[in-house]
Amino acid sequence: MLSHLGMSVAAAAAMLQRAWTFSYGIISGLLPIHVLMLMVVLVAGLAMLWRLHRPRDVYLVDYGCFLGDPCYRVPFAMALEHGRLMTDLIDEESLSFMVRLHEKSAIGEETSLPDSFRCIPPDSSIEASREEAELVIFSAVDKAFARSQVNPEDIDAVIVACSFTTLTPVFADVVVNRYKLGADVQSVNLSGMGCSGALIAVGLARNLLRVAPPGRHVLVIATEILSSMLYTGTKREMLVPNVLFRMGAAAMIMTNSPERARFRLGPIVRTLTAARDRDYRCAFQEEDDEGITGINLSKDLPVVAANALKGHITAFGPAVLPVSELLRVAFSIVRNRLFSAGTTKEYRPAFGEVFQHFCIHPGGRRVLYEVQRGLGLSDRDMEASHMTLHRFGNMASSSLLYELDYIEAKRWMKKGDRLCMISFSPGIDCSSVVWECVKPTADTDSGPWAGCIHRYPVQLPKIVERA
Ligand SMILES: CC(C)(COP(=O)(O)OP(=O)(O)OC[C@H]1O[C@@H](n2cnc3c(N)ncnc32)[C@H](O)[C@@H]1OP(=O)(O)O)[C@@H](O)C(=O)NCCC(=O)NCCSC(=O)CC(=O)O
Repeated sequence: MLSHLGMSVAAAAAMLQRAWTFSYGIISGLLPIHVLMLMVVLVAGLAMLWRLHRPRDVYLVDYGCFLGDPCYRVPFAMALEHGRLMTDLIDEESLSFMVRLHEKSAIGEETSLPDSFRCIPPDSSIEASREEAELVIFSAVDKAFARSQVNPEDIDAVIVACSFTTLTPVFADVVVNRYKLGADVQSVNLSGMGCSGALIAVGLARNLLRVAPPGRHVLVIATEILSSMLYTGTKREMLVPNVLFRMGAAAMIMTNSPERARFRLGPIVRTLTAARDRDYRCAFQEEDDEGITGINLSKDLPVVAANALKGHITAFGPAVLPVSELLRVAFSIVRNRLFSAGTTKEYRPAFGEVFQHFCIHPGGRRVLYEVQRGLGLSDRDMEASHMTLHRFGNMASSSLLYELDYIEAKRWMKKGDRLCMISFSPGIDCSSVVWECVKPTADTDSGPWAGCIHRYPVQLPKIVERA
């Protein structure tokens, strides 16, 4: 038995030695030029494999925003008169509370509301919601197609983010029907995702495009349909959305081919603090004591959102900050914990130096105020957010694209600039998306700011620190 094994080992060793002598003979016979050619072929093959298997870059070709005709405007005096005519629906105390809120909100005189709000009583029917959705969505999508020069037949997937109103067929299918998209189009409707809906949809589009063959397009639409959202009860926290939310929609065309693209998509980071009860309940859809449905926006939402943002930054920072800045943060944390028992202020990363532009969700003035403090941003960094809130109101997740258009209408966006979008929604969900400008726009005449950018920025009263 042992002798058999010994023979097998000896035979294998002999074969290996012969194979080695043979390959050594070939290798040693190669000229340097052959070795070089072999290496070139090897490297080219590896590069091709890497290109085939790496996730594709994703781009924004262009975007479009709904702009309400003057007939949709709600100047303050008109809203007040309208409220007074509905005494059986809105009592005097609630009305005067909303007037006080409006005065503090820094929302201007040109924001838009749907026609259904002009009826007495307001029309909250399905038909009214569908009419509003078709008005704002089709207008935004038409503009996105016109600006991007992409045709409806080029669209491979449609994603619609609309939080509080969902109809059947869903809005994504309404878009497929309107633009007669092919039967193989993928349609997705995101509801209940709040004001982060647009950025969550961008993340979903990225995931689809990364693995799709080149030249694919995803149409992303963000809106909030208000017709059925008017709260007619008396609970203060639930009256706040009546004052802040306005009509709007934005559409983006994303692709995985760089031709014609205007922005390259960078890191996307999403964090959710719904496990904390205070965060989970601070924006809550519910019925009041009389059974009237609305969204309860807790008074401490701005502070809760700012705290959630702190945690978010811990996840977002490493994805976007340079190593030098990360080292500074790490050093400050260690110094604080080890040497000063948490008494000194931790170093706040200089986000204003990493990004040239910011679009922060304009949830309300106080939300913006807390975010500015938390991130240490300048007034100029916050300008697009404040001015969007003033000119258009809180249009849920579509607001971010109005802010981008503000930056572009001001001609601030330059090739290579980095833009950071941050939004919040009930949960609390914090989402951040980074874009790098590939090609600044040549067209500043077709966006929502075209007719009024010369009047902005406007002066806003300072926000008073709460006790
Ligand atoms: C509403 C505001 C513009 C008001 O401005 P100020 O805070 O400067 O004014 P202020 O403190 O004097 O408040 C004015 C009056 O309103 C009352 N008040 C303020 N906020 C309240 C609230 N949430 N619930 C009940 N009352 C409230 C104050 O007590 C005061 O009452 P009195 O006059 O009796 O003393 C601001 O507070 C704000 O921006 N809040 C954040 C709004 C918010 O939650 N946005 C997120 C939307 S949800 C979103 O965007 C994301 C999503 O849906 O996904």
